[in-house]
Amino acid sequence: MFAASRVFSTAAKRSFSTSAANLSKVAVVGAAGGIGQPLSLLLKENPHVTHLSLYDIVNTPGVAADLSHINTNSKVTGHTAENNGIEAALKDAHLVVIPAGVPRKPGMTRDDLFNTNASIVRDIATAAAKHCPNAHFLIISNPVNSTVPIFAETMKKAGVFNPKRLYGVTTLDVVRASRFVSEVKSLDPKDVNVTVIGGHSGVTIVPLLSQTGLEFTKEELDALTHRIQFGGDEVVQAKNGTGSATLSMAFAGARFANSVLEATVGGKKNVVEPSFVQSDIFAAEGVEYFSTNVTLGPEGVEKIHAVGQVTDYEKELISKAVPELKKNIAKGNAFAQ
Ligand SMILES: NC(=O)c1ccc[n+]([C@@H]2O[C@H](COP(=O)([O-])OP(=O)(O)OC[C@H]3O[C@@H](n4cnc5c(N)ncnc54)[C@H](O)[C@@H]3O)[C@@H](O)[C@H]2O)c1
Ligand SMILES: O=C(O)C[C@H](O)C(=O)O
Repeated sequence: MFAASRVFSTAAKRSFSTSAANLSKVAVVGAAGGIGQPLSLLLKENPHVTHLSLYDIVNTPGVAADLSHINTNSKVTGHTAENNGIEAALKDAHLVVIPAGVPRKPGMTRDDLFNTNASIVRDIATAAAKHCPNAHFLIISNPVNSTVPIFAETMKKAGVFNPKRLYGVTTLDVVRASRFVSEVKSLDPKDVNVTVIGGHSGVTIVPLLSQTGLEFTKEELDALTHRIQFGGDEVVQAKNGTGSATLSMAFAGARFANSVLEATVGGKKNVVEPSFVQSDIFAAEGVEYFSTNVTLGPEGVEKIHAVGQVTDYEKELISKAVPELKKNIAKGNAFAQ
């Protein structure tokens, strides 16, 4: 009996220390917000996370105390701007998720958030360049088409930009696309994968419905394309001035963070997710960042997938997305200079 329990405890210890070696510190910046709280909850359940580090300019101690009672293996710490809390929050982070900044109200575009969120993202990038330059950075703050270039330019100025580790989070667009198509076709969403390329706002969101292998009428194509491009507005309208998507975004953000963790510390191969990353795909048109599926590996972005075969309908959508993206990216770059 005694011997058996010793064997059990050694085996348990061994398997604990093996997985412990793979675990990592994950920081959430904007952790007390509408996205930050449910996202942090989902990350508290992630077995790859050893230390969940929560940073916000307000209310983080309460959120951290609350989450710290959940009996999963990670430690939780909460940090505010007081005493330069961002340093402790970011130091040695393996992955940093950033949902900091203001959300839309009805009638606003994501670009209308630029004036407030651009400086928030720039300041977070400045701190990140100093305290955790080698981390993987997941940018949720809108307008993503501009905040990713701002983050990149700020890291470049500090001499620490790694394009393989900067990701604009566009996962919500594929999550929505899968759900909306499955509703129209009466399918289980888990069997419906929709490739969405471009950026994360209005016409820059380009669903490639032809690549699903499903047949659509012209009416279905028009309606689905519009719904996928403007799905965010449905939530903004329904929330009626109190914010934008938070719960579905937390779900999407946790999925993307988990994919990066699985590829970078979990040893999983062939992890594919869409992301808005530095990309050559439309570089000839002056578009430096573009979202397509990417394969994630131990160092971050390992391979950027080609757009693949597209229909004339989709070519037309891409032709509208590219100039808008170019403008959004240039605006972000100019701000960071
Ligand atoms: N990428 C996407 O698909 C996607 C989806 C939904 C929302 N968003 C964007 O995410 C952002 C956050 O949305 P939300 O609904 O959580 O907003 P929210 O207002 O509920 O929360 C934002 C949090 O950021 C914090 N914050 C502000 N300045 C900060 C700073 N300098 N450092 C740290 N934290 C700071 C605030 O205190 C707040 O707690 C918005 O810009 C929104 O448009 C993006
Ligand atoms: O619509 C918004 O402003 C938030 C987010 O970008 C979304 O797609 O839901």
